[in-house]
Amino acid sequence: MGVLIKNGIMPNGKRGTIYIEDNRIEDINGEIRKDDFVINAQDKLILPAFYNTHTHLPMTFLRGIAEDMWLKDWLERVVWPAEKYINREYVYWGAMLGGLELIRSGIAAVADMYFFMDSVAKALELLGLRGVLGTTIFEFPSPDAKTPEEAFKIVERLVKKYKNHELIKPSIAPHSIYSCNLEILQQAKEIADRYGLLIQIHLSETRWEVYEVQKRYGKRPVELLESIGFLDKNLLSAHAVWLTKAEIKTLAKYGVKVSHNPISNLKLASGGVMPYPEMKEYGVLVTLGTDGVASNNSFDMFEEMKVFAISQKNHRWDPTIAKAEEVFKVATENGAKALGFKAGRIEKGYLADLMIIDINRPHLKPFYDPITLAVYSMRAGDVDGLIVNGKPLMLNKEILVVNEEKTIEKAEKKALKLYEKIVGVVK
Ligand SMILES: CSC[C@H]1O[C@@H](n2cnc3c(O)ncnc32)[C@H](O)[C@@H]1O
Ligand SMILES: [Zn+2]
Repeated sequence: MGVLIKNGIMPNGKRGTIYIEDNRIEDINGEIRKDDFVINAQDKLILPAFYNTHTHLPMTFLRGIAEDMWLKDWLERVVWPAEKYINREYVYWGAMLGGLELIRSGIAAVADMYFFMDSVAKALELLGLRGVLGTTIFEFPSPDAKTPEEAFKIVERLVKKYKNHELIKPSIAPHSIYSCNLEILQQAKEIADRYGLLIQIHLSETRWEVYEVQKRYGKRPVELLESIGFLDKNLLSAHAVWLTKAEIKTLAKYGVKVSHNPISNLKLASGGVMPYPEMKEYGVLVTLGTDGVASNNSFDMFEEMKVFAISQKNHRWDPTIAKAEEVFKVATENGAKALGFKAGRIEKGYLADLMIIDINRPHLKPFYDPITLAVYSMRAGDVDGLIVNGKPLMLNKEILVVNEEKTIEKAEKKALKLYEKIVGVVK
């Protein structure tokens, strides 16, 4: 049995029907089949769902506890001391809470980096969401691995467990150049090559990071990664703010993908604004991410799109930079491409990852152009439904996959328990 979405408004502003068979879009505006699961999208807009390419889902637990700080202090004085207390159970409930927020925000997939990624996988599988899940590698002990070798073993276990899984793709996530020595980065790359994994890393997020890398190695971050053979098309670098033109050309040469996280960068005052025009000019695939909610503080990709567009325009004194249509593509199709999924467009043969928007709201009228409205006027709260891999996860604002109220209650209890433990530890 397929799923039929009828009477909906399509991204081009015209009404249409979408027929989903299994997990793909089988037909658009074709004949109406009988006995299908029918979604009446009268007066609703259907858009491709978002691909959020940089998150730390379980960090919902730390939302609001480390505010108004420099990234270095944020990590060293609050986040890392707090993370010493997390375990598999906290991560599971943090990811469940984060996952519910993803559904309500129209997000079908995340590229996530954290610890105890088996718990994140369990939560996403239950909720029906996609995840490219990167186990974090540090040169120092992490919450789930005393050594990098232990973390590599965790990655290998996840690779075996989730081989050919429809929703979950294991990945490896050396945290950054400043927290992983070169030998560890090379070992991570070897494992990624062996299993065909995406590598996720924080790269050139702050000026401090660039100075630190230059001090240690006499090279800028991208130059250093090139010199150790780390760059290729399976690398997804988060942030990538502090880059020279030569470094951007190098990223383009190796097909490295970038996850742009404007809200996190602005809030942590990482300084600068990601050099989007140059990335576009040299051909780097740019995608969009929120980062974790301890530095954002939400998974709202509508907000992220708007801030991306307006920060670029303002920074270059040019309102023609980052036009709405292009920004929407960055948040959907580009993200899907970077994560290796054929999604992000409403077209026959594409994965059925779709969101349904309630347009009968004052801030969405008059309804002239769906995409400019999506980028400049919509909010996560306008999402009425989400379909991922052909399966409805939310319809008419009702979550269909778990009991939302009970899940929130349980997750909040866990978060408060963790807070009791860490409140005396963080500075
Ligand atoms: C490998 S990710 C897990 C690790 O990274 C920390 N983290 C979260 N957000 C950021 C960021 O923007 N820059 C650097 N590190 C970040 C997170 O707390 C985990 O310790
Ligand atoms: Zn991050």
